Amino acid sequence: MKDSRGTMVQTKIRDSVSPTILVSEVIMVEERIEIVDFFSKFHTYKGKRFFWKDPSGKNMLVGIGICEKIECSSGESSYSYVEKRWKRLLENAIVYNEFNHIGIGPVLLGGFSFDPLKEKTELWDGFSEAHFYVPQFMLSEIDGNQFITTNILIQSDKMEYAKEALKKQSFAFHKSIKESTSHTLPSIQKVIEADREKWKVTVDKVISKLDDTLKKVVLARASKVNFTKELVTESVLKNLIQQQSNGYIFALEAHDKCFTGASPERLVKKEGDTVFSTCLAGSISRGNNKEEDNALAEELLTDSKNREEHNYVVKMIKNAMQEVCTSVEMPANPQIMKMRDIQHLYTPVSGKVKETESLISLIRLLHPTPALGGFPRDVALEVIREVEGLDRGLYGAPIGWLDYEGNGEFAVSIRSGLLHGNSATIFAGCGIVADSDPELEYIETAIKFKPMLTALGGK
Ligand SMILES: C=C(O[C@@H]1C=C(C(=O)O)C=C[C@H]1O)C(=O)O
Ligand SMILES: [Mg+2]
Repeated sequence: MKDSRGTMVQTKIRDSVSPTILVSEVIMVEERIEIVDFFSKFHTYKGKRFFWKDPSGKNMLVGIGICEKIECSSGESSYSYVEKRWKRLLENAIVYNEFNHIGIGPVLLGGFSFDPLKEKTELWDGFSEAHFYVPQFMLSEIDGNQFITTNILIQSDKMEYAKEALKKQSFAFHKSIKESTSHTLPSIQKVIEADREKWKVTVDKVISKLDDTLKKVVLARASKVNFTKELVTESVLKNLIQQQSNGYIFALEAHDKCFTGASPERLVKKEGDTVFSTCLAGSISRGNNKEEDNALAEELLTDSKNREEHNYVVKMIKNAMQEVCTSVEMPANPQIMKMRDIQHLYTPVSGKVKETESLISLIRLLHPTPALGGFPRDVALEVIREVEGLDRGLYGAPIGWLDYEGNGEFAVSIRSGLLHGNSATIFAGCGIVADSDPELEYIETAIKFKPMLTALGGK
């Protein structure tokens, strides 16, 4: 692979399973494009769109169409499979990119499932354990600059037509821009929640399993929201962006479904050799006014049950980061992260990572943290598999992007839901520790439904 930065240099084409080569071209956008509008204009590509906005708004990506899929359905090996396929695709790739930014050129978009070993239901049909692709077109807004990347696959013996093929594809892409129609959300017909008492019995069951070894298990539940008409991704996306301005806003479409949400939680970000992660666990509601809100934050900071939930996450992430970094920085005590509907205990982590690590190897190392799995990880996952009775699919799992130079970011896909036809399945979980009270955990998950429920037009 060669980043041409203006001049094209083709590396030796190795024996490869695929006789095709990825060719990618980046151009700068002169006239500013409204990012969600761009997503909406490609409604004919429904099922093949991706949206990403980080909390700072400095990195936004919209992927349209599928140039090359990297999908894997065989559980545990999915990380190495994606890594291997991505490396192979890039080995011979030709990239015309004269700009020095992350998130442009060939970028892999998608996510992993929460637990490849959990039994599947039809809920997530259409999504793979590792569900990734290189888009045909991508709009990137990085630090206020906008770029369009066009990606094509071309046969190795037809390389002289590469530029022409790029032009053709770019033309087709401009032709398929449709007027973005204004979509209003359909009305909610019904919200179907899992039985409250039954769920609380499961919480009790989990508590009874906690002991000297097993300290924390994260238990989730789902609600189904039925609508009078079909849901359109962009209308939900617009609400999420407006209402959850400091969240990771994501949408990953597959066939007639869309997994979307507004997460407060970073799993890992990598820029060069600098990596960032987040310990996020421990929750309390927002107050009705500033004083009440601050009093609640103070209560959260000093509450032993929430501090315990949080500390398992800190312990695990700190250990993991120390394993792969030459230096790790994190404050000694948690801070407060305020989202629209909830506040959390939050400890940011950063470090300088060893050269041997890739973003995918870091994801594999960190996921699931005790914020979504439990502590220790493997025992907690076994308990979740046994008692939860929920197909988490991509919920609570890594979702994000990875560019051809190894930079990228993955969030933990919480505060999310799966849109499908006239309904949405929304997810929320909470950390169960020995001091947990089932009723309070139920209320906590109800608060965590709010971001999606509000974006869906509910309360
Ligand atoms: C599991 C979720 O959230 C996680 C659990 C938290 C908790 O129990 O306090 C807080 C933040 C998240 O790490 C969710 O929102 O679904
Ligand atoms: Mg909690």
